[in-house]
Amino acid sequence: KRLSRQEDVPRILYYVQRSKEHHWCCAEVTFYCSDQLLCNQWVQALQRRLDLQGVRPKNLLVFINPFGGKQLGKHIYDKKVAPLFQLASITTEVIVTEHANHARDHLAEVDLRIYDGIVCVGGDGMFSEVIHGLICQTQKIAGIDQNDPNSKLVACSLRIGIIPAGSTDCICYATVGVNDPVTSALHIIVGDSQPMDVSSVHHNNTFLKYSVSLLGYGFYGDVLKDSENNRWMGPSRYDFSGFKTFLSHQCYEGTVLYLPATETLGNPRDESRCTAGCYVCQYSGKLLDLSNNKQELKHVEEDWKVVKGKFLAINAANMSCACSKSPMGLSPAAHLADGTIDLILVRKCSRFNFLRHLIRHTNKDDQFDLAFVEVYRVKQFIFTPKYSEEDNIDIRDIGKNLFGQFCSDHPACGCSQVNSNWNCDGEIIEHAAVEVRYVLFCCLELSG
Ligand SMILES: CCCCCCCCCCCCC/C=C/[C@@H](O)[C@H](COP(=O)(O)O)NC(C)=O
Ligand SMILES: Nc1ncnc2c1ncn2[C@@H]1O[C@H](COP(=O)(O)OP(=O)(O)O)[C@@H](O)[C@H]1O
Ligand SMILES: [Ca+2]
Repeated sequence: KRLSRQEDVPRILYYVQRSKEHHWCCAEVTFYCSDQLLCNQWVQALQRRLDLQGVRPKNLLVFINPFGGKQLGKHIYDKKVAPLFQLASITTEVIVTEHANHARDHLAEVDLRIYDGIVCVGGDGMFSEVIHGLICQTQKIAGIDQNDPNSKLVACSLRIGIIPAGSTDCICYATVGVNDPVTSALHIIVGDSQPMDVSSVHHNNTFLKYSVSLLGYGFYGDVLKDSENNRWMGPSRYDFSGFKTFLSHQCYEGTVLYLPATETLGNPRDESRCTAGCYVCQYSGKLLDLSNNKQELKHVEEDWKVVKGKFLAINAANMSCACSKSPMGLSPAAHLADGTIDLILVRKCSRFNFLRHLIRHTNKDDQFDLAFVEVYRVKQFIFTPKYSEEDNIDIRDIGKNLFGQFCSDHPACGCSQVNSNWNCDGEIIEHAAVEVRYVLFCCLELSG
């Protein structure tokens, strides 16, 4: 850079600059050159370099949920993201969703070959829609039956980027380290990628959903169910419903069967923190490739472990589930792409003890270092509620609140005879009995 002379042509070079705590921003430097030819040679040489990299997306399909979070998705995209995509010469097709499942259904059908990636502007629920659309189309083309829990799914070739504009934004936060639209847009532009574990949820050999972040029964299931009635509150609906659910102190009885992950490195209580290029994920990825290429490792009945009891919460974390409310996450040592799920069981305990557990999510204390909390790294688990779901439907007809009230007033019991539901990445699964397993590394995320 040198002082400009009047006849010099200014050329601006934009670049990514790291700023505090995982934030990225776009910075620029202006060059002046009096020799037009030389200047063009420089620009072309730089352009060729960038093209050679091949990882940068050129054409993206963007979905915006206008109702996610504080309903600012469209504004965030137009003001903060679209100008950066334009600077990076990325062309886009933008769809502002008109109803729930709009993005999922569009992705399940549309010809995806012209796109280099999908971008979703919204929260975890919106990301969930996008992966469902992508995975479903990929399996349909490959002729894979998703209802069969033993099916080997085919990985999707497209990457998905998230522009955080939701309520919790935990998938964005746990992968990028922060929920900032500009940082995510820049990760997308430079073509960063990060594989992610995806689990499938089945009920009676019927496919229900895929999960990427949290699958929670009991506390997080009840928080979600209640919060859906208060969507108008925006992100603070979770605080309100969290408080109500905490006070209701409902516990649920059932049996958890799980298959421990024995071949992978690490355990849920170690000090490792998964970041880009994580060696635990690389090691596990190689291992999973090997077991996929050879014959499937057969698990015998004795490998399965069983836990019966009364639970306040059953949480299955595919990743740390870090978010602004809990900067280390539900399971701080969980890995993004190690082929495992951290299964956290919070047994019935006093309100005071449960509060201690919850508060530890917000600070550096160990939330697992409590007698009523267990955590296992698993490949698969099955939950069966004590009360059959068919009976529950009758009970629901009578009135869940009435029965819940009756039961919690009963001194000897304290456990609800009505089942909870699963919170699957912020979407409700009505069935209580589920079979969950790691199924594939999904769609590399654009943000990394
Ligand atoms: C007394 C203090 C108690 C504070 C407890 C803090 C624990 C916070 C742990 C939050 C873990 C959230 C896991 C993320 C789940 C998201 O997928 C889901 C959906 O997110 P979305 O609304 O789509 O962005 N959000 C919720 C709250 O269920
Ligand atoms: N246009 C729309 N109208 C209503 N709901 C929508 C629309 N687009 C997406 N959704 C749904 O909104 C839900 C929440 O979206 P999300 O972006 O995760 O926001 P939040 O983080 O606030 O929950 C998802 O279940 C998604 O399917
Ligand atoms: Ca994992």
